[in-house]
Amino acid sequence: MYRVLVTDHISSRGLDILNSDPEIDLDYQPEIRWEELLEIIQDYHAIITRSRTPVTEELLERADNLKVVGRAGVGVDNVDLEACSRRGILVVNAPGANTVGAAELTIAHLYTVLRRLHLAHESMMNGEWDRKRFMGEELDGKVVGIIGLGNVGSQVAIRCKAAGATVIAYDPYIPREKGDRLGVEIVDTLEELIKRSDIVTLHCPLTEETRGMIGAKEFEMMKDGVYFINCARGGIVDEDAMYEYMKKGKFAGIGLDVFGKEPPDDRIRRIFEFPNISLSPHIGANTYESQDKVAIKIAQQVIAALKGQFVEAAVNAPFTVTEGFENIKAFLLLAERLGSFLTQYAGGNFKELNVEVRGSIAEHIKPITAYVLKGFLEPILDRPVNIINAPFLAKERGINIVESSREEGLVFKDFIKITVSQNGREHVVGGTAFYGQIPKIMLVDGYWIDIDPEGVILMFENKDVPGVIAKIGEILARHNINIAGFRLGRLEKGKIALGALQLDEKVSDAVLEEINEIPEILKAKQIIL
Ligand SMILES: NC(=O)C1=CN([C@@H]2O[C@H](COP(=O)(O)OP(=O)(O)OC[C@H]3O[C@@H](n4cnc5c(N)ncnc54)[C@H](O)[C@@H]3O)[C@@H](O)[C@H]2O)C=CC1
Ligand SMILES: O=C(O)C(=O)COP(=O)(O)O
Repeated sequence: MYRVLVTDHISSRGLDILNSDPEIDLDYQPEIRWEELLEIIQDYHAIITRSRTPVTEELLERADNLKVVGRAGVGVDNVDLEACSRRGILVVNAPGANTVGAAELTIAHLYTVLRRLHLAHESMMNGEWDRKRFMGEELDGKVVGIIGLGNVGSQVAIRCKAAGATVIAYDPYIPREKGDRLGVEIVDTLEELIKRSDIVTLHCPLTEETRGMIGAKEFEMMKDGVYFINCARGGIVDEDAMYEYMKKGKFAGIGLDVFGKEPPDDRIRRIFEFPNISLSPHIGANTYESQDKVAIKIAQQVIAALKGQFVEAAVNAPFTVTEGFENIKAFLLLAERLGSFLTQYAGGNFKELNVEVRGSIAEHIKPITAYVLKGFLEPILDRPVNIINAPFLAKERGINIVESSREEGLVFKDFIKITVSQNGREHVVGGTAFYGQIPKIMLVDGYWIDIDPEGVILMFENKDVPGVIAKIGEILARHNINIAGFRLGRLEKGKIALGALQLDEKVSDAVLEEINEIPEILKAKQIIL
């Protein structure tokens, strides 16, 4: 049974999904206080939040059983992603689900300030009828500058273009073709965007890079009489600088849904002195449609994550889940087992680990490496290791990961090879999955071999002379241990051979010692996969 705590208001459509799953025990506490949350978090396997609940180190320190953080929305700036990753906690969100809500609110703020609708409304409510006071501007013919052409930015672009505006965008992380598709000119610099725009609207996430990205320098470069809209995150803007430029008469209109501090404090509220400002309390995603979609998506993602199934919107996974991911499951299992095999066979104390992926699986090198690291670290660490924290734990242990991939196969069409080296000694393991389904270890150090990567494997190096297998067989038989499979590889007749026995049960240290005492045996080791 998985215990899931929901700490913000989400639509009943998502709650129904969680409630109807027999493996989920749901606790819906949308108004929970922070102190109370700190006290109870240790009982839960998953937490579902919105922007109200920060998922901080302080919370995570107490969250002993937490496996999944579900952000019922897009922005994860309120989640300490690194702290989650270090602890192996998967963070999932619901990209795309509230896009239309956020885009439409942006347009609503934009039209509001262009036509001063909020002021006109207020004057009517005060009993006035003053038509000449409310001259406005049209969106038609304006240059709209969008910062961040992702889901929301794109939808804002489409709507502005439909209204007759010219749309330009600054987004260093998207291909130019995206702009071509939308009929949006992608500009190379923030400066160019800011200088050319009549309207500047923010749609990028709050990250270390974007925090304070719009400050005094940027406001200075904006056209006098610019319209400035922020429905992304308050922290992207230096709100003190915005206040200064507001006083200098820079803006024709400002629309804000988000603030550096929510609810805004008095310092931020100074901006509200500006008459043509349209304000809302972070309600971009607050439409019935968006909230239904967000809640459904986050419920499905959290359930899948808890059950160990693949989730498409994993924010802190060390790789992006792409199409065809389901087809490489056997290779991921192989990768994990190769990593585990290597630690057990050669030891885990290496400073560099090379992962080479060949063939049609080359494009999946990131997840393959994550699984290799999980397998490699699990046998030597006494804390839980998973694909989320494995890269962090490897880094913590000072292991340098070198990845390489090529689409051409080698002996096998698809192949994963891991190499570690220390003090001049190199160890290699490699394998493939036959028909893409059956994982096999095919290479150990220099030897071609064929081992099922599961269960108990007795690996031994021996002098290539007659009778060695019989001697091992005799010892195992005497201790009533059944041999399930046997493979032998050698480089040259009469020199050294490498053997692998697949056993039905573990051998004790005493039995292993007996085997190691056979004169022709150079080294025997038990590996458990
Ligand atoms: N007011 C509200 O209720 C809502 C606010 N949001 C905010 O809007 C943001 C955008 O949402 P989506 O479009 O769904 O996310 P998205 O991930 O689809 O798009 C974000 C875009 O910003 C770009 N970007 C990243 N760093 C950048 C930088 N330094 N300069 C310029 N562009 C940069 C990315 O490349 C991406 O294309 C969210 O991160 C969230 O903070 C989103 C939904 C609702
Ligand atoms: O999805 C986002 O990033 C939002 O800003 C929406 O936030 P909310 O879920 O309404 O607290």
